[in-house]
Amino acid sequence: MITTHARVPEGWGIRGTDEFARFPAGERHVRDLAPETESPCYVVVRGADANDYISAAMWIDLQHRKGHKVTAVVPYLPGARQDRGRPFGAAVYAGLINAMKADRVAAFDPHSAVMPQMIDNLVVVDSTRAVRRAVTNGAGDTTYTGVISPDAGALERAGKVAQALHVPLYRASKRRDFATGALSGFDCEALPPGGRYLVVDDICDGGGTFLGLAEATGLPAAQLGLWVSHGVFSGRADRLGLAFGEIITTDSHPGHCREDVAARIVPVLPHMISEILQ
Ligand SMILES: O=P(O)(O)OC[C@H]1O[C@H](OP(=O)(O)OP(=O)(O)O)[C@H](O)[C@@H]1O
Repeated sequence: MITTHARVPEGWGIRGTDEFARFPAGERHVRDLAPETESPCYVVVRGADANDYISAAMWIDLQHRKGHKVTAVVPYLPGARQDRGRPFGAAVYAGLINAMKADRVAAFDPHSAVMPQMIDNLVVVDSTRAVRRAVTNGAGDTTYTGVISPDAGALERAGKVAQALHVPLYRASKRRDFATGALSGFDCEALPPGGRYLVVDDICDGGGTFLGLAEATGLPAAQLGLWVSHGVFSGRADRLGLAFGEIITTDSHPGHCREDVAARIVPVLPHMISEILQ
């Protein structure tokens, strides 16, 4: 999924996707439909379709030949979860992103610090301010009384959110089957009764992590909310509504469009650009 943007004083001029075309056999090409492009300009690539990165690389090449600088906004870094083991998927996807030759790459809340180290000219925008904006009123108050980190990988991110909301952080950890690596359950710190808790993580894919964690807390949906920066929403994600009274995500990944997941969508682009420009 690709869109292009040129900065305009009042906000965003979105040029649409007509520029991105295919030859009949599927080969990607880019039409030069925007000779008036301003600089700096932006190309936004969402998701993990390698062909989209090829199209974006062609669009960037076109802008470079016109003398413009381009920021590639890649809100969801594909491969970021493959940050260990063999094959080293994070390195492969980082190579794809670097091949676009953008003057700057902007990413939103990457899974870990591993993949960002391999991307050239990267600016990382974290999710703390976006979560805070999504769950507080104008006075900065929230109805959540605590933040839950589902696993060790989410601890730093969830800790920053808890600090920003002025509520305590509660830790959970995943139990995995040693032989298969499959998720077998959760150990969760005791939660004071009667509270409302926001689970904070980077990605919801099939939803197993969050369904398992909700079950481990023993809390009804009315007392649980879920923030995930990237709503990939595959598999059983439609069942999340049974476990969480509120699901909030961003439009960083095409999965956010899934209609059977009743998620509140926070637009990520304006948020990222305002932070990049600060
Ligand atoms: O919706 P799901 O399919 O359950 O996947 C979501 C989980 O997967 C990722 O973590 P991962 O299990 O890769 O753990 P890590 O922090 O150990 O890398 C992510 O940070 C979520 O916690």
